[in-house]
Amino acid sequence: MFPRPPKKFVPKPFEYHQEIEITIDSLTNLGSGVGRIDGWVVFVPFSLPGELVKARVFRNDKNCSHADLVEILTPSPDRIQPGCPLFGECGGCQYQHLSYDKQLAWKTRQVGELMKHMAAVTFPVNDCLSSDQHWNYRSKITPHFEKAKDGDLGPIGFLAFGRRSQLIDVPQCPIAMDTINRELPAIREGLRKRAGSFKRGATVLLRATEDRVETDFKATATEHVGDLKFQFLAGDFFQNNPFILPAFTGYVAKQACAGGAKYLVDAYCGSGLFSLTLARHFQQVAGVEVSETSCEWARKNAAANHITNATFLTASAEAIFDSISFPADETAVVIDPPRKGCTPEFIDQLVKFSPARLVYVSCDPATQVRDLKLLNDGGYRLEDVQPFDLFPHTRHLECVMTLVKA
Ligand SMILES: C[S@@+](CC[C@H](N)C(=O)[O-])C[C@H]1O[C@@H](n2cnc3c(N)ncnc32)[C@H](O)[C@@H]1O
Repeated sequence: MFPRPPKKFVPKPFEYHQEIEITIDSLTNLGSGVGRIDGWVVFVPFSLPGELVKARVFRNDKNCSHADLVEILTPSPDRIQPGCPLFGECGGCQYQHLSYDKQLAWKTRQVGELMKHMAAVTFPVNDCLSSDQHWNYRSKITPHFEKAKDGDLGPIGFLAFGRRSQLIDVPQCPIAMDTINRELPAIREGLRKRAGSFKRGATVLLRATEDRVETDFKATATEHVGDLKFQFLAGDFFQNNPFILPAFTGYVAKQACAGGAKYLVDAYCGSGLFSLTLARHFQQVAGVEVSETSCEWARKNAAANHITNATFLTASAEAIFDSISFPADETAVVIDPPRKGCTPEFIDQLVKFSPARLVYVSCDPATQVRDLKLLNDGGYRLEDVQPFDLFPHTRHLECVMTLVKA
């Protein structure tokens, strides 16, 4: 007998809470295991490719079902003990049960599959490059809490796995830097003591800066990349894994310079990470960034690092090429937009300007591949695809695509 299903449950092809045995053959880009029964797709989070598992169905959609993992009948040889006691409950990390080498292999494969399925492009993807440090790498975490109930703040942590609003309590986070974990208990304790003073829930910032932790969104944070020093507002964007940044920026520099371009446009430049780490390879660099504070810091960072060939414009990247006087055939453009990718307007003006090379850096390969299609249509062809593991143990990856004018 199955329990009574929720009202909207569709009872086909499986009953509510029906237990099935299924062989997992792949991982989705959300990090869930996926298998098929008579061709019907079933998603089973926390299962791994190659495993035979028992799973309990809780939803049937139009062309797939979703099930909870009940038992691993045949484990994958790549399954390992997760490094965090909250694995499975916390929505933060999806791959802690998979050996690190295999995490990299799946990330590489996922980029290739996205290109094939979304853009009909078959192109060899270089092996995803690992982070020097796999644990304690994150320089920033932002736990949340809800408004106190009866003087009690409840969990201070991250979204629970599979939930849109429910939080779980996170006393320590093994992917956050040691400095952050050292300060976290006292910061949590301080919040609990002030529980009554919060009119609503909030997000807390813990940003490692040199050897301490900054919690004020408006304070200045510092990060070193190679021989350069970057400062920025603690609450503004900065790449969160400093251990991979020298290799990452070094690769972007190599790709941007490869065609002999003399000029660089850094679109979505933040506080100047690429502009300033690449400036020594170019005659002139122009960065554009919509955040006034980030752009202001990019200017100050150029001055503090004695870089005199970089200018920064506070503007939306959608209008950048009106103000660029570099010769297009000697210009490389680094593009590093937020997760949502570029707008069609940005790509239109980019294609019209017609720079020699594009180095497109993205933290969401799905929107990057969507944009790749438009860039292909605009006359650019892929030259290199290089994923970087900026976020070990999570489903997230950073991908750099180099394109040249065909
Ligand atoms: C992924 S971050 C990259 C920042 C920088 N390249 C780095 O690595 O530190 C994206 C940046 O784009 C900026 N941004 C978002 N929308 C923008 C737009 N329409 N025009 C220009 N910048 C934008 C954000 O403020 C953020 O700093």
